[in-house]
Amino acid sequence: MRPDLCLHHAGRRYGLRGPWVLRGVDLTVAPGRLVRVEGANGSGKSTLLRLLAGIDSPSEGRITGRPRTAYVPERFPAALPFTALGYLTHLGTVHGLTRAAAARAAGEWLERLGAAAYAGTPMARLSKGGSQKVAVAQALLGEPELLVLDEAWTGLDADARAEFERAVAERTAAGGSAVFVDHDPRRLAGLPDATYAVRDGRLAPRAARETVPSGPHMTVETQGPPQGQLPEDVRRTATSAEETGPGRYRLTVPAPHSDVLLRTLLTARPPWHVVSVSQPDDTSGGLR
Ligand SMILES: Nc1ncnc2c1ncn2[C@@H]1O[C@H](COP(=O)(O)OP(=O)(O)OP(=O)(O)O)[C@@H](O)[C@H]1O
Repeated sequence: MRPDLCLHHAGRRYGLRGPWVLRGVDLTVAPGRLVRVEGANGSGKSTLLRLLAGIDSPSEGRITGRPRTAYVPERFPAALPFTALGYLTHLGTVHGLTRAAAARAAGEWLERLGAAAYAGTPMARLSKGGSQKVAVAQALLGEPELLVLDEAWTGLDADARAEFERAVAERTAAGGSAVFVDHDPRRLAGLPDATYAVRDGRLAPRAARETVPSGPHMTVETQGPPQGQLPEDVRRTATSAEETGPGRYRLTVPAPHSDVLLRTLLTARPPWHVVSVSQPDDTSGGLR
């Protein structure tokens, strides 16, 4: 079992006498957890994420349990002497895939993110949105144990934003963890296991009522096998799970993540039966 990633009383300042940006930060990120970090401009969110990603070290305190990590910053260095597909294929081989498997995985991620049309375009000629799709693909390609996402949705079109949200939900459902910062409060709404705010150099958990999900939700009625336990990944993705009868549950899930939840139910062993899928204001209650 992979250990938790832990910050122990971590602090960071830039320069020997610089002001402390972070001080006394204790944080545990367990496998499968999705963590949101909030805070005002300049409060130290990116500093915290760079420590978590392992690309910067604390000035005091320590970090234990380093997982295999992928990091997506808001701005990706685009001036690399590769095509998008060539760059991703190269990274796939760095992650241990054969060249053929890396090229296939790279092509699949570019397709999912709506970037297949510029797979052969040199990175330096990609738009901001195009290079951000490559940044997202490079992070997801290696199926990392930890995703660190610093305003990583910036510059993506609506379809790619939604697909990226789905991919993050899939990763956490599969036991990976993710820590993200995003200016949009609807980002991954309803999914974070915890939300923290950086303020005055400290990290404070946000009260549960402050993290109540917004946006449309779906209701999924599901029936499990005899004596079946609701799969842990389903509990994690659902906002609520109400047992309405023996082995029967009514699940609420943010609409953008309903397909991840359905896939998890249907691919569970043994599979769960999906009785109905509806939106709370949908009176038909039928499957669509
Ligand atoms: N490499 C650096 N050298 C010196 N100071 C830095 C460095 N990186 C960040 N800082 C300073 O640390 C403080 C926190 O910056 P950080 O980028 O972590 O905040 P943030 O919350 O992510 O900000 P924003 O929301 O504006 O991106 C700021 O005062 C910033 O100027």
